[in-house]
Amino acid sequence: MASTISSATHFLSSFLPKPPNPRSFTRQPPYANPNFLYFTAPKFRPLSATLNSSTLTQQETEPTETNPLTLREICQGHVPEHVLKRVEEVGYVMPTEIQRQSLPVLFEGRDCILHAQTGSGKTLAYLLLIFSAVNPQKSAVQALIVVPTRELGMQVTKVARVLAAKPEDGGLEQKQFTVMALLDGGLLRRHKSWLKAEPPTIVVATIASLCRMLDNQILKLKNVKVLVVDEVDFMFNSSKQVSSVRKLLTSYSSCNSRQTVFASASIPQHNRFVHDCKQQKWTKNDVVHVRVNAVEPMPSCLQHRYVLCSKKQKHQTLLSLLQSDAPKSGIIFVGEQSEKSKKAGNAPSTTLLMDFLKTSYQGGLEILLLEEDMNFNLRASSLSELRQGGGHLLVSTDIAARGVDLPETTHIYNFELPRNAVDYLHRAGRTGRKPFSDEICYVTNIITPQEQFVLQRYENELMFSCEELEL
Ligand SMILES: Nc1ncnc2c1ncn2[C@@H]1O[C@H](COP(=O)(O)OP(=O)(O)OP(=O)(O)O)[C@@H](O)[C@H]1O
Repeated sequence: MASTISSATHFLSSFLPKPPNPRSFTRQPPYANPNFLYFTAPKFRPLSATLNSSTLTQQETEPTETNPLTLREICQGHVPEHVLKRVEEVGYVMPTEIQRQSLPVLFEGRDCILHAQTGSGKTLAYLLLIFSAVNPQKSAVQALIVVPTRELGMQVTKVARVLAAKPEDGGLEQKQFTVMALLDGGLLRRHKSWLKAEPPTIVVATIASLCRMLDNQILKLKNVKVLVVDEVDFMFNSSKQVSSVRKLLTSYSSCNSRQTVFASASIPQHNRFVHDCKQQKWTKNDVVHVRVNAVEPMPSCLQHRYVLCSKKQKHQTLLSLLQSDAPKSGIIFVGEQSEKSKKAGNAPSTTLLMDFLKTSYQGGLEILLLEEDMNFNLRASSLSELRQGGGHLLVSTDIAARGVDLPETTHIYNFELPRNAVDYLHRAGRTGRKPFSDEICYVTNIITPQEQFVLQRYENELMFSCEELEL
């Protein structure tokens, strides 16, 4: 690979976080170390830096004019006709920027890191690659998509099945792509018999359920051609999941026998991550970091605001906001209950907030709850109600912050601030999820004066500005 670094980029790249000197690694490279704090956004960002070097290929450009090629034209010859018909029936005609930039590279068979804003269509990008690479006539698991939560897994499975379904004009004679959801809380017994009888083409899995099937030799990866890890930074930062993810990438299968795709809207210290991908053999050495909108980590259609109040006034402040905003549909985020609060026998913020809204909120939206402590069936019914369309107010912890796609959401309320800037980015990204739409969507933070400096830190790290809202 020609190593050409333009002088301007060379100057700017001196502000980028440097990939660490491999010799400086302790036992574990930083990225794989869940305790390693590395979201330290550089002070300067390259206006548009394209680094081509023998060790790093990074496409980092600002979005250009929408390429006149349609999705069909980009995918022609790669994706089966019946899937292309379904893509158009669903309404996907023009590619989003990440799809436009990544699909040609993905169809070449290159390992890719899809790094683009929330709501930018990364899911469709990797699903189109999968449909181009697997053979439904072959009775074997050929593609694996790993996700961090059951909710995201159900969503990706649904999109895959919609695209794999028979087109409305029929004409699908050959065997169809089959998609299995292997998710926490599922009945693995049923999956076991399915895998034995008629292995699905595509498996969408949470890492714990997947590893159980792999450890028991019920699922084998020898025919897997494409391995996708969605919300990849979250998986590597989760102390519960990182070792299983590393084992999946290096022991259960090898980067040389598959095409590896990572996706996320946030890849902190991305140069270090790309370096670790190669050094740790999570991907091949010629992995391509396809990055769109490097300068704007969040969609420009988001309008960020904050309201100052005391802790005691937060409920009433939220109620006033709901009355004045009259959101079409909204998500109210609260923090997870701390162990200390649980031990003290306190009710979690979600319960207190649900009780308050049920007695005080007079608007027309139905109020739903989503949090880890709920059983899987209750979680699933909350999400399926949300997907019925119409307006809702969802009270949720960060379980709904990663990847969940509810395009009707117009307002996000941080009743309690997220723990860090990455979580802020993903919570905010639950709105503004209609590509090509210019509808303004709102992210409102209800904070005490003592929390103002935290919000300012997030503004600096994510380069956005937050206007004070006087109620
Ligand atoms: N080419 C397209 N044209 C129109 N809409 C699209 C297109 N591709 C995806 N979408 C829609 O955009 C929305 C966001 O897509 P998706 O959930 O894949 O985003 P994402 O990049 O994975 O977001 P996140 O980072 O939050 O997971 C979805 O509602 C999807 O249906």
